[in-house]
Amino acid sequence: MTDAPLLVEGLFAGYGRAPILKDVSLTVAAGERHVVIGPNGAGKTTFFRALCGELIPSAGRILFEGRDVTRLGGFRRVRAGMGRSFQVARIFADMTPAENVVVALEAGEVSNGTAGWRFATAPKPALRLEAERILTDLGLAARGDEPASILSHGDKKRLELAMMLALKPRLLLLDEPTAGMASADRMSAVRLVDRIVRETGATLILTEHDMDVVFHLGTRISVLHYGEIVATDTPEGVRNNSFVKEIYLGRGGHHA
Ligand SMILES: Nc1ncnc2c1ncn2[C@@H]1O[C@H](COP(=O)(O)OP(=O)(O)OP(=O)(O)O)[C@@H](O)[C@H]1O
Repeated sequence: MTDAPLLVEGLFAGYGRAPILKDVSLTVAAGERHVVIGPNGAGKTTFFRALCGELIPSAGRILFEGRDVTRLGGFRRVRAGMGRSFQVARIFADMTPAENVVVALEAGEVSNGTAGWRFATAPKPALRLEAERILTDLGLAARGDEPASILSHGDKKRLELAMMLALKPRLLLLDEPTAGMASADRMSAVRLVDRIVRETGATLILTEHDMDVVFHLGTRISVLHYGEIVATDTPEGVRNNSFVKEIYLGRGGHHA
């Protein structure tokens, strides 16, 4: 038994007969910011999907804070304290950002049993205030009354983060949080994630292609190659790993 936020042991998972992930094992300690990198098709998203409960592994196990969640569905994992974001933000496009965050806050109340028994036609004032606080914190307050569909790509990702934070997760799983962003937006997303993990004390696991993001955020890095973890080390150790340089980083220490 372990209290580590995440322990993955001998994981095999995929989409058909041949597994994509092969014997993946990983321990993520409390407060760690663990980045999973690797060439296109290495299995990063597949690994992420297995962690989130979208893909049930064929062998191995996943423990969250010591609890076996290997066969638990995604919603139950979120209820247990695992927050997740997606490469393409999943938000309610017709609702305003404030309404989106209120929905997440209400879902949190349902899941922790504080929602009460009455059907309500309007959100509780306290939830509206909390939603405003979260949106202000994430720099989205000014966008609170527009439909989320007209937000920029970067702001949609921020909104998804806001909804995730409304559920107060202890483990954040971010799948390519800066995918599709312009470079200025990317660095502001990095600062935001950095601040959130410092303020909430949450443990972070992310997949990412952008090496600036990887080395800014990561305290530990795992490298996937053909579905196997070929290195887990500090950022410095990964930069200096000759095999990782050969398969992924290139000679300058950057993704070629
Ligand atoms: N839904 C699916 N059905 C069948 N095969 C899939 C499916 N999704 C991914 N794969 C295959 O699994 C392998 C790993 O894909 P995955 O998306 O996990 O890699 P990745 O490391 O995230 O790649 P990228 O960096 O391009 O996002 C690839 O060979 C891919 O073609």
